Amino acid sequence: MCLDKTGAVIPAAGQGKRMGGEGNKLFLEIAGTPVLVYTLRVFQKARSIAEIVIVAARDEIVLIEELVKKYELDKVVGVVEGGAQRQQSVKAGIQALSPEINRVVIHDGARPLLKIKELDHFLYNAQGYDAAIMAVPLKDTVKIVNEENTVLETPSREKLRAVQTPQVFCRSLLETAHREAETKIFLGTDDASLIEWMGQPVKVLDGTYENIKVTTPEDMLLAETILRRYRKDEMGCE
Ligand SMILES: Nc1ccn([C@@H]2O[C@H](COP(=O)(O)OP(=O)(O)OP(=O)(O)O)[C@@H](O)[C@H]2O)c(=O)n1
Ligand SMILES: C[C@](O)(CO)[C@H](O)COP(=O)(O)O
Repeated sequence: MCLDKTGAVIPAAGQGKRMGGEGNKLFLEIAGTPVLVYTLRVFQKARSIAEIVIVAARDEIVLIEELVKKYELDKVVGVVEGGAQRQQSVKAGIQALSPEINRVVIHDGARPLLKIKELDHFLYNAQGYDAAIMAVPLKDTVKIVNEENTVLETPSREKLRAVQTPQVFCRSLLETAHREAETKIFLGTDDASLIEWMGQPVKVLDGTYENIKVTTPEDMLLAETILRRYRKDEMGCE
């Protein structure tokens, strides 16, 4: 079990291609506030978070630093340059955390709907594990297909989960996994997959269906609806 001085890494260096617009989807606004700021505010207000590192595209570092100042996000200790892949961005973020941080929680900048109490509850329940992630049961049936889009297999839905962030790890284990993955050129779509690749256990804890990743245009509609229901106090008069 990991000691508990938890730092957050918020990867925000993507290009938002699936959103279909111009540029980084994290700067899209809901009621006048950027998506990224809704995400950062959760970690700013969560009692269990000691500091925050944001990972940004090189040409967006100053812009994000200005947002940090404007919204008084004083837990942010750095905005660092990311890489071409999310995994590289996360690795850069980990390296920027203070030395005394020994537990790292990674959360997509594109997931603005996590609630403070959900984050604190998750981190409390994760204290018994070196690696833990949020996930939800599937609502749809999933099938494995071949190159011709013909079904090969329908795995049992009971054994499948839709994985989210936050994902929390003992820092030493996470740093080893990222170092090994970089050396051996292993690329995963989430950080937990690096831990699994190292043969270490990853605990799945309950997420929520509201904790969506803003990825395609309709996600912005859902995000605004959910924010208006749960975080109206943060939204302007729009
Ligand atoms: N090289 C990358 C790619 C992604 N991310 C971040 O990782 C999170 C999840 O990534 P995703 O939803 O895929 O964002 P994008 O990569 O921007 O989306 P797309 O794949 O549609 O371009 C986002 O907060 C994104 O900013 C990152 O920091 N560095
Ligand atoms: C980390 C993640 O959010 C877990 O579901 C997801 O893998 C990120 O994928 P993306 O393609 O980088 O958005």
